[in-house]
Amino acid sequence: MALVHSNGQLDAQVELYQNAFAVVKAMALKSAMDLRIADAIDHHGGAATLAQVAAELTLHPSKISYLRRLMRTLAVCNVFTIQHPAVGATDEPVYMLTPLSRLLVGSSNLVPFMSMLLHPTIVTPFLGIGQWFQNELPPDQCCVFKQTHGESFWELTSHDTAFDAAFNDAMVSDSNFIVDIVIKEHGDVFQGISSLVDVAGGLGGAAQAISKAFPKVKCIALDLGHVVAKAPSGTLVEYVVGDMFESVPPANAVLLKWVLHDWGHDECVKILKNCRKAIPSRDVGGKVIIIDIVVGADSSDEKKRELHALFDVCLMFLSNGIEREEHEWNKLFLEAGFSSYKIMPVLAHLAPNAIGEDELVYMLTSSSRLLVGSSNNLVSLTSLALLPTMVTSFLVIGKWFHNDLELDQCIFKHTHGLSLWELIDNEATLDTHDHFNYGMGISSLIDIVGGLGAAAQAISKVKCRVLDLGHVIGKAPIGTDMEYISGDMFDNVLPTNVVLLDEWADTEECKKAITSRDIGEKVIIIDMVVRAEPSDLKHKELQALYDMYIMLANGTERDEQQWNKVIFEARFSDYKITSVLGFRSIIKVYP
Ligand SMILES: C[S@@+](CC[C@H](N)C(=O)[O-])C[C@H]1O[C@@H](n2cnc3c(N)ncnc32)[C@H](O)[C@@H]1O
Repeated sequence: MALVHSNGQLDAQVELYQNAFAVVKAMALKSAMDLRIADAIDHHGGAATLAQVAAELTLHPSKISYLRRLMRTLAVCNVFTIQHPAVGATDEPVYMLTPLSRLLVGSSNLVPFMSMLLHPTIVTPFLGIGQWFQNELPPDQCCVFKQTHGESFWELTSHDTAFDAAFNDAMVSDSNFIVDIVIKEHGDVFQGISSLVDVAGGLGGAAQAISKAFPKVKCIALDLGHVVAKAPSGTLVEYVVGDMFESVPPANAVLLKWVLHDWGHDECVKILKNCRKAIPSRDVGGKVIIIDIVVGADSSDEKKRELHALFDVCLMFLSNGIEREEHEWNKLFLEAGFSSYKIMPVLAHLAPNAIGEDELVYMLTSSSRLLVGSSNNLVSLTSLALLPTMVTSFLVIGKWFHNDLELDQCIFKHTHGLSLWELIDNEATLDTHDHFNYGMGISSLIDIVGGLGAAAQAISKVKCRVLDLGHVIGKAPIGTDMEYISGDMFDNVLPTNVVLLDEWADTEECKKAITSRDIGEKVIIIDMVVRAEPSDLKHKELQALYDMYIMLANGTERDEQQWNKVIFEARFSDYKITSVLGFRSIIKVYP
């Protein structure tokens, strides 16, 4: 019974970590785009060895082993696939493009759009969400983006030329991709139109694609002055400076692609009213074409459901925008004076969902249950993965790969000028310090509920000493049976029967602390043993993501071969691995 309970908890913990490490997944993708790994593989005909990728990327040779680890993470996340050589063959593994990474190569690739989603200006506001929720919403309904940057998204794009260029290019890449599909699958929507105005059309990516496919349609792109000033010349599209809240130039049809989701209800009604004034009646072909998300559409597709929710929350934090369900769209259209509408399932299928918010009941899942309770909850440990100090390090990985490792050591030091341990030791960074130490302490939950109840009881009867650096021991709780010793594991580990090594630790000095297997002396390591092909995909993903995370501080997750090397080099005689802790294992090491 106890085992069933703990297995459930360990599975829930894997799921919890997977959610926290979604940020690592996103940052691995960002690194692949910054380094242009997909292009490097594409140049080799869609399949390349690590050496070929590295040569193509002109990485510093000291970073090659890190590239291998990044590639493993990307393969687990389905960005690339790895083709391993046949057993016994001496060939190198080959990395290949997947349907996903094929979208990152070629002339109309999605790199500008994906890079915008992971741009530091977009990512950093997410780190302040908790604080934003606690404060009163200011009268100007300032969103998290404005709280972080001191100005709204559109205010920032109006003067930050580099960010504005990145944003406009991102929108063009999305338009090239999706409007092409709209034209192929629903081209009839543009039939019979003689003129079209792409309202808030940016650099006119959509208008250009439409005018190419339908040369008889006169296409106009309307946007703010600073955007139109950068519009390309020599196209069939006419660019017009204007404000959609004031007026929209007359045309047969109006296109609103990914515009209305940026605005609240009243603003959308205003924009739609101006669009309505710009078009003729329905009898002569007047219409507004909206390309946007309908939340709840195809709710049986879990991936789309998740993506709709993520887009909505992203807009909420970035621009006070909203992704709408069909009934919300309906309300907008009626208030703006339109007579009817039709939804075409290009990006999502229609599935009306009219449940009011107050009827929904939110419940804990097995993984969120690990975040509640006064003791032994995993909040600190999970927060550790998402600490701003960690996330900001990920934002510079692309650049780090090109430098000499000797010069800036690990990614963390490259970003913060201090190693993780030096930063934790720094009194000024209490947040990191507390999360780290409290989070590490709480990992003992696993020992207690992990089917090892008897062992945990035994531990409480055993004389236990804790060795750590002075600044950590300085914060140790008082009134426990534990003896806390300040020391450096690289200098000396005190003689004892059993040494318990949790994550982040090393084995060197431990051998000296214990001497004889006959009297039960051993080192117990609680850590990850990376398995080449774990049967469970979730474990496989988590192992790779954890390895990438720990790479920030120059750590590494080891497979059994690497553990074997460390253990025998420290002159232990034997070891035994027991995989009982979800994604982690117990390794008993004997003198
Ligand atoms: C999310 S982008 C969409 C661009 C384009 N429709 C697309 O999908 O590629 C929103 C656009 O709205 C424009 N915009 C913001 N406020 C505007 C206004 N008051 N009048 C006209 N355009 C505006 C921005 O400059 C930006 O180009």
